Amino acid sequence: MAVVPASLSGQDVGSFAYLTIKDRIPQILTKVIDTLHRHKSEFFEKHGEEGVEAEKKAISLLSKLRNELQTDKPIIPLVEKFVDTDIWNQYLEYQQSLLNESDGKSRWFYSPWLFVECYMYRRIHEAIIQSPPIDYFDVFKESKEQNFYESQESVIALCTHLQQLIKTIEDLDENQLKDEFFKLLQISLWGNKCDLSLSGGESSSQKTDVLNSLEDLKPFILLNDMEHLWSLLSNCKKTREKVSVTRVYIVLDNSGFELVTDLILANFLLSSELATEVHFYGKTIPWFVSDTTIHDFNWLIEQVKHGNHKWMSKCGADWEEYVKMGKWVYHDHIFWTLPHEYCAMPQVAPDLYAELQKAHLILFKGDLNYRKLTGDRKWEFSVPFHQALNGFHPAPLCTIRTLKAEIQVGLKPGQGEQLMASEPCWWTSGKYGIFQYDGPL
Ligand SMILES: O=P(O)(O)OC[C@H]1O[C@](O)(CO)[C@@H](O)[C@@H]1O
Ligand SMILES: [Mn+2]
Repeated sequence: MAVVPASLSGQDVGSFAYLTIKDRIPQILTKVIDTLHRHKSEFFEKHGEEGVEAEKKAISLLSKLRNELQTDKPIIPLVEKFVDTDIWNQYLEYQQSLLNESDGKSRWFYSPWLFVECYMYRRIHEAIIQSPPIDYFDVFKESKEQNFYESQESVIALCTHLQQLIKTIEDLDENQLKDEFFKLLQISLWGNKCDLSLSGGESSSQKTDVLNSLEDLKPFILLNDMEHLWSLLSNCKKTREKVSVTRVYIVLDNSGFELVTDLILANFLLSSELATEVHFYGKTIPWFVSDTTIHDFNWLIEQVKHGNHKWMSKCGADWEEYVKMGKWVYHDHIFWTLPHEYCAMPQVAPDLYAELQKAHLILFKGDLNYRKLTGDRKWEFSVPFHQALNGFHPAPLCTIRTLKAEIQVGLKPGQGEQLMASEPCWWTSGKYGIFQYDGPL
């Protein structure tokens, strides 16, 4: 196996990983506990005393988790029986086997950041499923919904833009169609600024007019492989008679405003015939605060459909129709909420890898997907993306991500160092974005 660099970890005092484990994660846990408290009367109304007891149990499990984290206790196995419990516990053992110092126990600050951060969200889920009858409760639902409501104006602007565009789409020449494609790709990129995990669960909605900001934001796109996406999909369209279908897969990230931007893009892909099917991959359990589950996906389409605006509701109705007709297909798979880097997918989830191989193009949205694609490792800035993928090449793929973790590959020699000198937070603030492609050119 190729030599890969060490993982990012909370061991590096002062690093973004360290600060996330030390400050942001406990803050998120405190918010989760508070959310449960605030729903106490709702649990009582629904389930009587049993609901209140369940709320107390979940809170005590979560308080214990917060204490383990803050005192850097060993990472303990999961106890309840869920579909992925065994895989998680095997992974815990594997992480322990990598340790050669101390007492051989994985700890929060001494283990790979990707592993412990995923583990934290999995433990939140464990606390909830151990507390029936409130074991259905999504502790992040409220904030995801709030993010959507607060972005209303931008949602209306995007839906109106899309519907006007569709009206004249057949009159557009190649270059005009390409320009429109690029615009919607960029909107989907900047939609990724709105995740709720970076802001510690605080509101991070879209309030400015993103459509009119695209030109101003262009200098912040560090890597721009949009042309490759256009060549690939427009070629598929031209040769369609032979191939008959073009499948674009979108590995989703956040619900709320970001999901709207992804659905607008997916709608455009169908309307422009750049794709004939769009497949979406979401999370099976609440994840990294704002990530999309099937409930969020359905809820959002329903909200858009019932939106108080002509073009917004038209979008929602069309989206519902695409789902019914199978032009849009939503999938979930436990692999997306495991701690593994994506190069492990062929071994850990061969069925999913085989599915991804059917794509003509896979779009990976967001920062966490980038971390998993590159293994969340300390790669040099100029290492080629293909190399950092470490053998993960199911189909042509592109990552669409704003930078929120200390990892970036594929830069020009000296580019990363220069940014580092002028703007130390360049790779964690969400201010910069990338379209990074891997596949045949
Ligand atoms: O929603 P995204 O873009 O995957 O971002 C998730 C965020 O969570 C983090 O892991 C921090 O907690 C960062 O990597 C990133 O800011
Ligand atoms: Mn996310």
